[in-house]
Amino acid sequence: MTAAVREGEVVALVGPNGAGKTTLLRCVVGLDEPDSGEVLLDGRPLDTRDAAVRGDVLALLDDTAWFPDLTVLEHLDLLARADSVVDPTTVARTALADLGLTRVADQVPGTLSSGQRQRLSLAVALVRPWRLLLVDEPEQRLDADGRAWLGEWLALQAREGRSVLMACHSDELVTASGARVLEVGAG
Ligand SMILES: Nc1ncnc2c1ncn2[C@@H]1O[C@H](COP(=O)(O)OP(=O)(O)OP(=O)(O)O)[C@@H](O)[C@H]1O
Repeated sequence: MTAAVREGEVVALVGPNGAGKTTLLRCVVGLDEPDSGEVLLDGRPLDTRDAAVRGDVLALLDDTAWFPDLTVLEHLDLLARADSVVDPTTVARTALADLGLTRVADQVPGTLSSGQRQRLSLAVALVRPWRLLLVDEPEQRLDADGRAWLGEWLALQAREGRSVLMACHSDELVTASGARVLEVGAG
């Protein structure tokens, strides 16, 4: 099987539990080793040891690990600074506002609800530059407002020419984001 994610599209990996969606995403960024095949970015093997590749590809796959004593705002500010984003604090505050997290900006992640922690994970994609986003079931633990925001935001990323590859169990999100569906079989 050959699959491509083109510029300006959201691709949804869809299939039953255990079909291999997460494994496929992990193989793309080298967290797992495929038995066969290769992953190319712009025609070259994707290797996250290359700083340019790390600047292009953002993977939100595992539950993000947070520093226990840095606040929500400090985390996003730190990540923006690490990527030399101009005016990192404003970018971080804007991301928090977009994700409805302003109220908890000065809390540490351990005190957030699980849905708020999921929103914080997604906020990382608003403060770091990327061309290809890999994300595993981004809809999980989000409430209806969060899911609506996510669909619109993903569609906007595609319109702006960025690419997203996500595992997804939500037909609603597939439709809202305008994702192209790639079926991953259970066999
Ligand atoms: N480290 C591992 N060792 C052995 N088996 C594994 C390992 N990681 C994944 N698997 C198996 O590979 C299969 C694919 O798992 P994967 O998590 O990729 O599925 P998925 O499509 O993302 O499922 P879900 O919809 O439940 O998230 C499963 O049967 C899983 O148990």
